[in-house]
Amino acid sequence: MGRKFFVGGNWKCNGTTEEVKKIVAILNDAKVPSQDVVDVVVSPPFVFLPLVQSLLRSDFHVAAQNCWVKKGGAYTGEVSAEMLVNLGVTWVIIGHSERRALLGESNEFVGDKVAYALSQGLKVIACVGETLEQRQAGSTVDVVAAQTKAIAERISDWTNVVVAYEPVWAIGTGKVATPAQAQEVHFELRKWLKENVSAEVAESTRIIYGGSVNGANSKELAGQPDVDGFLVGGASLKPEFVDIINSATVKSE
Ligand SMILES: O=C(CO)COP(=O)(O)O
Repeated sequence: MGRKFFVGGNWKCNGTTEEVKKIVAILNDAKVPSQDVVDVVVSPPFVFLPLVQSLLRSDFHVAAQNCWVKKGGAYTGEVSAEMLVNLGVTWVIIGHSERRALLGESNEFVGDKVAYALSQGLKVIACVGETLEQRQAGSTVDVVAAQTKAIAERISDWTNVVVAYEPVWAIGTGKVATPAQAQEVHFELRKWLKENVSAEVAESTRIIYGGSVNGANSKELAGQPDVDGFLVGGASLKPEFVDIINSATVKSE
């Protein structure tokens, strides 16, 4: 069985109530392939989760952009996995490079978060990716392997995990990885999963690409055999997100 295409929209720390209503209205009107063909998940900031849940079409799903590493309690400013479950949120993005870089989230901390979120029943979009310096030093594969290893050491069931490969140098820069560059790292990640987890997990786990994906480049990227979808930042707040969702059809052409 093939891997179902996955398109996530990471809204990051953007939006007002009015803007959220506008983008949801666009999504609700969009003509896209059915849920059997593509998983669509949008990730608003925490404060807009209930609003988006109340307005968004039922074939699209909602993700939080982060959650706390363990059971809630005296952790001022944090939101726990249990709270997300209580709200009916099904997905969470964990280990985004902005959190790794700006908030100091280590590989181990990210791995612990992934494990805890899964244990509470959330599905996880786990982000990995190298910086420009790491790429230039030739350590891209080592970096993403170490990030993936810290997750693999802490979980046994990959059914509810999507891995997002997001090269830091491509995020928000307009500098997209070439289809060949994306394919190469996705292939290496899948190989790592095969050698270190299992052939089944390698074959079934979706590895999606993130970093300056837009309506003009998504089809070509989607054409790569190991690219199973996208995690979209800036363009997920625009009508072209619909075109990116529709690049799912490339897989069946
Ligand atoms: O970080 C990203 C998605 O999580 C990618 O952001 P951009 O699409 O804005 O480059």
